[in-house]
Amino acid sequence: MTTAERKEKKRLSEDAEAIEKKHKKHKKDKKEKKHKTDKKHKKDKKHKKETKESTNETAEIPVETKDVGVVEQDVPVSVNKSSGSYTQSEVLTKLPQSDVDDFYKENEVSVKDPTELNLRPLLSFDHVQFDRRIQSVIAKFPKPTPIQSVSWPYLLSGKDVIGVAETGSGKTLAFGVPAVNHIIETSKTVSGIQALIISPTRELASQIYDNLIPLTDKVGLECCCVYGGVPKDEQRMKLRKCHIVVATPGRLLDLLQEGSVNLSKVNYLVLDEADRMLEKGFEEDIKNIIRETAPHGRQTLMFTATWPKEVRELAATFMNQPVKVSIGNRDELSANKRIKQIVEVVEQRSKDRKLLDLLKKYQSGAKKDEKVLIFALYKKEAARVERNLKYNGYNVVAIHGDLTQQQRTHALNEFKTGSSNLLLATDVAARGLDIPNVKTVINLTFPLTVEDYVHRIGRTGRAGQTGVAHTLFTEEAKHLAGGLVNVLNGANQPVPEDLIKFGTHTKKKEHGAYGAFFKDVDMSKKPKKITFD
Ligand SMILES: Nc1ncnc2c1ncn2[C@@H]1O[C@H](COP(=O)(O)OP(=O)(O)OP(=O)(O)O)[C@@H](O)[C@H]1O
Repeated sequence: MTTAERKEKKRLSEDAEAIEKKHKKHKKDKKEKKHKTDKKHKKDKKHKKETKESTNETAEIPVETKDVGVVEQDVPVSVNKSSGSYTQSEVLTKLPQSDVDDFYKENEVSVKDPTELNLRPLLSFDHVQFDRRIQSVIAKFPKPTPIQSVSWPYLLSGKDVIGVAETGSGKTLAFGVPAVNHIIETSKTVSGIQALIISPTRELASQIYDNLIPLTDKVGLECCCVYGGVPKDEQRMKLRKCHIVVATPGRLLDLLQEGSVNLSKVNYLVLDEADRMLEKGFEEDIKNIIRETAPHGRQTLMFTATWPKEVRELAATFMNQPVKVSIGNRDELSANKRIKQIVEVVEQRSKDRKLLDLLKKYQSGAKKDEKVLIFALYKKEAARVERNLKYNGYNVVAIHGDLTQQQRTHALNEFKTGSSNLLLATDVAARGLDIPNVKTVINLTFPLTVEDYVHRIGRTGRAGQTGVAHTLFTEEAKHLAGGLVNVLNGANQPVPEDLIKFGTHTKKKEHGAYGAFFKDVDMSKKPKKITFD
């Protein structure tokens, strides 16, 4: 064996080891968290029984909810509804019930509303009376997306809302537009920071901020964005006079601890990518932040594309009788159906070669300028693959945790503007990023959860577009094969034989005996079509 071959062999075994280690660590963390949560629940139950106290932080939501959105259900013909500051418009009230039913059916809408308001979805921007300046900003779109249509009436009514809808379906404005509207309505009586939006990554926080600026500028409100990796001074200054803050948890806590920010007037709180924000690692930070917000009358929103059962109980502890809006049967983990998913089972050692082949396939000839996003699992892997791609002549940029914020921002801008059409990223870029015209996502290494897979591939096929996700699947991730098969089936995508060979067993996360394996793959599942204008 030559020195180069020996080096390559060593490198491959290091990669495989690192991936396995990361999967194992993730499993261990989850097990620990489950154990802690179980213990805590027992303690909480005992405590609640003893004190019989119910505050906004600990309020239990009623278990009984009514699914009013699914068309088979008995949806009452709406009268002129009014709740909080929201009054259903006359034009919407006059709409034939069949139009509403068709909308629910076409978009597979489910609304679980414990308060039974049964508010009609807004089928056009004319069905709602936002401040006219807000109307002028959103008028660039033809009509609300389904998650906007259904969630806005509840949000304008002051309800807590859990919004679950596919990747790239306009969730940012679903919570962003009512946030601005809310402050316009209350700013005469309240000053200071009233809306807080928390996001898991710096890039996503910055993107949410960019989405809000046209609205806040138009209505004369101040919005600011705080995240780590950049100096604090400017953030401290902006915080003094702003109404809406978009933040990552770490920097926000830092600023809270030094007394640079006061969240006591925050009565509109959003957790974007909510399931991520409630995972171990963020959970304590989130609790510490929420503790600082207005204790009474706070409206709490959680938005995401994936809503695993494990986070639902914890979410309920921060919310008050939330209305759950889901678009497209999201009780089961499902991917955007406009994405063509290709999964190839490969050997760990053939991945580098395979990646070069895939780049030839997706980025040559007529496709030479198309944007491709490659996901690696860990920082070291990303750095190595980046070097390898550069060595092979690719103009690749990268985002991962070992880079400075300046390097990360620069890389993302290069990719967005097309200066580079190849971005290599870890899961720091898996959620939320809305980069126009990403045609292909390549999963070089499978992520730690199937939820992350759904988010990663959701970087393509956004806002009604189509896209391709090509995944290299190796034995190291075999415990996730069953979950992946379910997602493929759910979107009517081909399931390779080699993947089924790993077994279609998948962890049933909600089961008490966490870690046990169950066979719960439904091979007969057929997808339903969702339309998006
Ligand atoms: N009413 C609308 N009509 C058409 N496009 C819209 C509408 N509202 C928002 N969009 C666009 O849809 C794209 C995706 O929106 P957004 O980033 O909010 O998706 P998301 O649902 O939050 O996705 P993810 O789950 O990946 O975070 C954005 O480019 C946004 O400008």
